[in-house]
Amino acid sequence: MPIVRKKSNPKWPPVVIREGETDVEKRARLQEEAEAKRVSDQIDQQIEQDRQRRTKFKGAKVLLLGQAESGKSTVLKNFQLHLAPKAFERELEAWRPVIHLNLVRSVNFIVNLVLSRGRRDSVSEGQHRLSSALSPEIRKLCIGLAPLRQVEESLIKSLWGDSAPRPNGLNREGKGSSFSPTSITLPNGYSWKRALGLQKSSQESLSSTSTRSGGRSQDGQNRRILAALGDDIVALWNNSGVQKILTAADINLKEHPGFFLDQAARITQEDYRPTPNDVVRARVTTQGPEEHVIVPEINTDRSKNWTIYDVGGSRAQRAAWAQYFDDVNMIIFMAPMSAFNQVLAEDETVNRLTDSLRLWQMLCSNKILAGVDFILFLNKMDILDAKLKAGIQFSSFVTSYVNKPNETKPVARYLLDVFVSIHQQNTPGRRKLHPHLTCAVDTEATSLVIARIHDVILVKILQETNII
Ligand SMILES: Nc1nc2c(ncn2[C@@H]2O[C@H](COP(=O)(O)OP(=O)(O)OP(=O)(O)O)[C@@H](O)[C@H]2O)c(=O)[nH]1
Ligand SMILES: [Mg+2]
Repeated sequence: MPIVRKKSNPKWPPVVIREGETDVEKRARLQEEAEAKRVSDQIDQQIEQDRQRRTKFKGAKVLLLGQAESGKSTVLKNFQLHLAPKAFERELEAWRPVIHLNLVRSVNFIVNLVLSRGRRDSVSEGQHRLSSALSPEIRKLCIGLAPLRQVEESLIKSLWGDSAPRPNGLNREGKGSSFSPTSITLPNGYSWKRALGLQKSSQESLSSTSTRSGGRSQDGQNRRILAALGDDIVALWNNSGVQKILTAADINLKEHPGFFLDQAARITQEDYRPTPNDVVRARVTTQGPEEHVIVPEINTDRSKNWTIYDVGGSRAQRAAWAQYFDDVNMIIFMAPMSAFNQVLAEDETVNRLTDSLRLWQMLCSNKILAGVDFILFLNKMDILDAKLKAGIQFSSFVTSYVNKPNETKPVARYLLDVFVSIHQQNTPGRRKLHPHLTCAVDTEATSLVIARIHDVILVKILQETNII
């Protein structure tokens, strides 16, 4: 059948006139065309709905980067607390053994240090008995606190389950500022929460139930021992002789992650329940990348799931970072300002601030990240402040800092300028940088920062999905 297109009609699709078409044929054709249009419209509608749904449910994806102990997991906890406070509240209990382990490790560390110093002094002074080198009070405290070794082993076992390894560097005598006496390593992906029966796993077996109930009675016993030894722990920490030994060994436990000795009286109570503040201060080394999906509890139009990737920051873990580079809206880079006088735990020849700056430069110049916005957290402002106030000279470690006061504000300003200029000089395209001076254990202040980056990230997502 010949088809003639009516050229004068500007409409699309053009009206088609079929010569010799009967009325019946025409009706059938029009019906077919109407059906084809209906199907086509339906498909268009479906495509549009899918696009809208994708846009609607596409939440923020954030990657946390930075060296070990820079505060990545702490910021993750702040996000959880800010976006989903009820879920965070439900998990507080899971952190109790972790906080207890942080505390017990500090105590065992001190006891070991004190005993080893006492032994060394008694040998150097030609004495044959440890008792003569240590005061009777310290000796009594150390002997009384001996059961905490078993509590430490038991807590590790309860967190790791039956596969508990022999703890690494247990009770090692610490030297310098790169060693962390309180630090603990747990199985990847928060599976320790499941081991404690606080998170349900689809693979949970009956045998694990018996382990957990055994674990619960062990937990009760640990809590009773801690409650019984609470006063001795406080007395050990407040003992001036102990403090002298720590100072002589150049160890400032307050600056170490997972420090809870100043809260020992409260934390050793048998009915102790962790507060959100305790949880952000707890220290667990992240083993390999973890994906955390946060479902915001504030029921607004803006509430979408947030996916936060938390990675391990030590050198051995950094190769795993790149797999997330092309799948995130934002990178939060953590640089601890207090690290200026510290060295890396994994390489004591490298200053931690130098390591942070190198990492930052590498990320800024990475072409795959050219389109990813950066949020910079110059973190641990409180520890920087304490160090400078204690008289540690920033300029002794950062020689380019000349003729400026050894005070927190100017030092932080200086570091901010250095990081911003590295970003400017190394960024391949036009990337936005949002810097913040932070203290990630201050949940209120961090909540304000998160509220600000919340908006920045949402605008970024909307731009990426061409909504604005
Ligand atoms: N005082 C103080 N402590 C902080 C601050 N930020 C983090 N911390 C503590 O530093 C310790 C280490 O923080 P994490 O968040 O575990 O460090 P991370 O970057 O995740 O470390 P890795 O998992 O080893 O890569 C924790 O005990 C935190 O409570 C801060 O601003 N001030
Ligand atoms: Mg971590």
